[in-house]
Amino acid sequence: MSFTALRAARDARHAPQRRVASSLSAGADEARTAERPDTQSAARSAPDPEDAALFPELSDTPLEVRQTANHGRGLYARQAISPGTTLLRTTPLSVLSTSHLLTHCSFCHAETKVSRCARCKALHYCSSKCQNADWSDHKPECAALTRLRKMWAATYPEKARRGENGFVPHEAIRGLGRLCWSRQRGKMGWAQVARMESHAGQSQDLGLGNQVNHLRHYLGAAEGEGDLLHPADMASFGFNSARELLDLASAFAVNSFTLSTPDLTPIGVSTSPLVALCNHSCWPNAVVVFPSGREMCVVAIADIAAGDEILTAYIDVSLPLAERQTDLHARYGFACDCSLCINGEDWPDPRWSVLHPGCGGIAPMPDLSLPDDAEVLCTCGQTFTTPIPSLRGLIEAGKRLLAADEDGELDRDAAISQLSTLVPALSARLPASAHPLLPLLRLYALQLTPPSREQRAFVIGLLSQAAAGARAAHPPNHPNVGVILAERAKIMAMDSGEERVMLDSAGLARRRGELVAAVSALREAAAACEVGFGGGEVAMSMRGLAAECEREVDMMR
Ligand SMILES: C[S@@+](CC[C@H](N)C(=O)[O-])C[C@H]1O[C@@H](n2cnc3c(N)ncnc32)[C@H](O)[C@@H]1O
Repeated sequence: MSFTALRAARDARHAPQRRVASSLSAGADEARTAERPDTQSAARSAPDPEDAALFPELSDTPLEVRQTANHGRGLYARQAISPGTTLLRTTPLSVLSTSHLLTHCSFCHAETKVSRCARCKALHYCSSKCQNADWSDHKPECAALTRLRKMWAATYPEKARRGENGFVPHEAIRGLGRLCWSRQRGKMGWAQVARMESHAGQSQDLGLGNQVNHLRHYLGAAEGEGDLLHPADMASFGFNSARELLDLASAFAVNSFTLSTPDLTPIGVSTSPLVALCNHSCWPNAVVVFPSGREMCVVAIADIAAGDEILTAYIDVSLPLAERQTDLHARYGFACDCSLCINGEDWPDPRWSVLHPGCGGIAPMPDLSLPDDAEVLCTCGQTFTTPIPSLRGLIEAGKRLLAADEDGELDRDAAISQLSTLVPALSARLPASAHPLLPLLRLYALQLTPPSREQRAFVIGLLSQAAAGARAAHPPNHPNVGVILAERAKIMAMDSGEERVMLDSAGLARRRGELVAAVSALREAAAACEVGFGGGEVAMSMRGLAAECEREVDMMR
């Protein structure tokens, strides 16, 4: 799980120890040394019959649950598995983030023309078929949202008239609400949910306490209450105390995933007790993706031997060590000891290193808190000077821009103007794989998309640089690389807007050359996505576009 972007959950601060949620049970990169992703196969124990009974769906897969040496339960391969194999498929409980509720169908998650639910005016659907399919899950939620909307509209009549949705609770609260209502209806396999790991009680966590109060308010609204859900009513959900809700909120944060589109755009949050059995590595052998919409899949991205543990990444693995550790500790309460993390920061980690302009090699990032320039040692054996204060300023400015983008606060024109100086300046100092240059390259390209004829080559160049950087910062076959290759290939295939009949023979030859290059880029992207996603929509659309471009080339003969 990249497990990204649950702001409320990310804000939650957990202590480093773990415990199992007993109270819920009431109810190659070139520079890298490791050759294969982490496996931890030596640590496994025998399969647990109780867990096997809890997850009967595993019997149709090459996987089984075992206790790990020190990471709780984990999923293990029962046979050898090759990259691109889909190990698990499941339809999880998913909710869209509030900013995507107006643009995406709340059932199939497609970004398309949608109509709002006439009652709550919060959720939108692309068809009555999707709305009907979602109704049993939406019904209690609809009652809660309708009540919250009316209360909100009484205070903010102007905003309500403008159709704003400020009354809609955060996606984590809506996800928890759906879990509770589904338990109330006896629909959910609660035994699986009850076994999900919780970290509640390990620290004075105000974030979790606030979440529980929001949840009680939300559940209460569906019952027609204007205030917190009364303790007596909590029993109808199977909860005997607010503490049990706290455990559930923690378990949801620890065991949820970023819901993403088939091209990895984050759009919400999902939870699946089955997929959540996977433990974490920053150098994973599998990924969690949504290749075709609602279905969540775990896909192998490496050769996995029988007996190996299936490890996915809970965070963005292209982040430098310190940021990965901070994210993992804040959200999941553990210090990662995977092969990438134990390498430390001394080796020239492509995610956090400086570029040697002399030879194109890299050196470990110097301490950016130093007041003056520093000498660093390149992989080529030479030392060179890095201008610390100016590099620090550039990196900080880049991170601020990325944070503004994540918060949806980016002004496109201002961003393009800033990126036009920041990206070249950082490119002169950092390899494309380094943070924050890698995400900035992509951000810059996306801000310029669709590019004008004049910008086309420049944007293709940015994405080529980003693809090379992403390859160095991710394990082989990672879908992030496939998605960047797909973005680049689509621009290469884009119609130049020129009328073919108007082109002279040199123009025709140039257009033909562009299309031939596009076909090979589309094929490369399709192959990368077929492995990284185990198939899916992006791979299919790349194949389709490649066929179209080939037909156009044929017509130009
Ligand atoms: C989604 S659960 C994974 C399944 C969990 N092991 C179980 O028994 O249910 C996430 C939790 O597992 C533990 N965990 C996962 N990967 C780990 C790792 N690499 N190192 C230490 N703990 C890990 C942490 O406690 C984390 O909060």
